[in-house]
Amino acid sequence: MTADRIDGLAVAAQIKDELAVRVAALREKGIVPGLGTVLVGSDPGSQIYVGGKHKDCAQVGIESIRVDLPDDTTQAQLEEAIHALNENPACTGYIVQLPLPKGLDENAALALIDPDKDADGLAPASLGKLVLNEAGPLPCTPRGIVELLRRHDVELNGAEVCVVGRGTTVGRPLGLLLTRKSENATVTLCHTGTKDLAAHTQAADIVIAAVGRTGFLTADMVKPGAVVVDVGVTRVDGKPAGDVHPDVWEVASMVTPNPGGVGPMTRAMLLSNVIDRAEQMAAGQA
Ligand SMILES: Nc1nc(=O)c2c([nH]1)NC[C@@H]1CN(c3ccc(C(=O)N[C@@H](CCC(=O)O)C(=O)O)cc3)C=[N+]21
Repeated sequence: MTADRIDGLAVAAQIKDELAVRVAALREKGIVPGLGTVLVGSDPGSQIYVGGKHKDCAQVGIESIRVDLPDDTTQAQLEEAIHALNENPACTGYIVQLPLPKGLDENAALALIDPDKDADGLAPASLGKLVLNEAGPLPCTPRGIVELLRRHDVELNGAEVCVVGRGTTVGRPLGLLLTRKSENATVTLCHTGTKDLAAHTQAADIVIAAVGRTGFLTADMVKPGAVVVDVGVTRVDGKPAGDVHPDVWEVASMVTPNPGGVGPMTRAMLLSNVIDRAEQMAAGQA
């Protein structure tokens, strides 16, 4: 038996259609959402992701402002670019593409983002709101995973979820999201210090692999019938590959492919965050 494929590309396309309607309504009120990106350096993966984000913007009617800085950018130059976007009225939300090249201080950069323009939900004020259960922009990958599972009627209430990976962009905020009352899952957050990883993944109804090691999650680590979400991306011979070993498809009930699963959802949620914020501005809550 082979698992059902959770089609992230199809869901993301559907979400983008919904968002395009909301952007048109905003434009009618004279509000034009604009997404800024700050990309430092020439990492090929990051170039692809940022390029994709601008294509998405064009599809739904969001203006985009692209700031590309060279590999040898200093912290002061990066901070200047961030201040410029904070001050730019055409930019209603923006991201600083991570990881930054060695030598640049990511947390210092994220702390300078105007919290009202944080499209990634990764600025300290936004992560603080998530911990405090206050409304705010949510980190795009965790939000995309929850949305993808919801739209496939995967029960989260009471589910045993094993998240592998404790990174700041995925694993750690995902644990916070899934344990809110509205999701109500029980989360086990595993990491490199976990003693018996397989014991945790085998006990889970939903396994979420956010590690970044090709084929890391093998079939023997998954309970028959479990739902498996493949987040980590590595490149093998230039092609994107995921954390989930292909044999897992013979054991699980549903799997998100990678590529074609969580990645497109991450991009769709970035657009959502920008539009959510623009609608709040339109409603006069800004
Ligand atoms: N500040 C910041 N925000 C991010 O959201 C962010 C980031 N930094 N740094 C890097 C990660 C990674 N990420 C991806 C987005 C889309 C795909 C995506 O669309 N992938 C396609 C395949 C595209 C390809 O060919 O690689 C897919 O999965 O189908 C993947 C990965 C966002 N990230």
